[in-house]
Amino acid sequence: MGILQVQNVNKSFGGLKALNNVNLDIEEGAVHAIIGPNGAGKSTLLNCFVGRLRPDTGTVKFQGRSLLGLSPHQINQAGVARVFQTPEIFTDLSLLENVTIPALAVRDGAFRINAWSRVDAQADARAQAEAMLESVGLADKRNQHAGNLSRGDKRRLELAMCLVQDPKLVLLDEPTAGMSRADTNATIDLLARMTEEHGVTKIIIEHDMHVVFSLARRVTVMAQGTPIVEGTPEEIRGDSRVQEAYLGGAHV
Ligand SMILES: Nc1ncnc2c1ncn2[C@@H]1O[C@H](COP(=O)(O)OP(=O)(O)OP(=O)(O)O)[C@@H](O)[C@H]1O
Repeated sequence: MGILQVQNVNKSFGGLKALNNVNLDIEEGAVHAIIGPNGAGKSTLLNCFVGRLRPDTGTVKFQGRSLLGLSPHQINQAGVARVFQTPEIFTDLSLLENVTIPALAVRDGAFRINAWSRVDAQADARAQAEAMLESVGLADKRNQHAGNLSRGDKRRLELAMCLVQDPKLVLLDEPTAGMSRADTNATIDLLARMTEEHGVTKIIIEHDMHVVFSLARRVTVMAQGTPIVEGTPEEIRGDSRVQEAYLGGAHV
């Protein structure tokens, strides 16, 4: 049984069927990419995993427990963390403060800014945050304001904020969107290292095939709200249905 099981999920927006009978089983420890042309339903599916959207029908189970009806916070608390397309960081705070807050909040049972009042009293959360900043290569910038970071570094910071919560499943929504090639490659290296060191299950939504083929061991291709092919990167690379889905778009 996979760590995340999606069965017969449907979601419509008015007359538009954004998800059409989606079935998916994510193996524990996997790095699983979900790819597909624009509008295929990838973000909608991810939003159903984190409680931002509720499927019209079907089930989403994490470690055998239904996520439907849980709030985004409860899902986060259960061990599912999401790294957003646009980093969600506290721009006025230092990097160390940014990572200390989720380290504290995950134990307090709430991701709340008022956790901040206890920061000084929580030396171990700070130590955890220091170690995580070291791990993502930002230790030397720990006292800088997060708002001044480059895009690539903001991403690293958000990853650190995510991983310090010790999640069991990380959802990465286009982790390299808008990055330079150098930053993209640095992020690939970082994610690959995170997989080795933390072994946490990852689902990556990504348009950049270089990123997909560098990281994912398993790929699901979606088109028009439905997974059309699933396999190893090598298997999907040569699949004619995938080429067809991308007709006029990216080449796989
Ligand atoms: N809140 C919404 N209201 C109405 N339609 C929506 C909403 N969210 C998504 N859609 C539509 O649902 C379909 C699937 O969108 P979704 O964003 O999930 O695709 P995607 O595969 O993530 O695309 P992209 O790669 O461009 O981000 C699209 O046709 C989109 O316009």
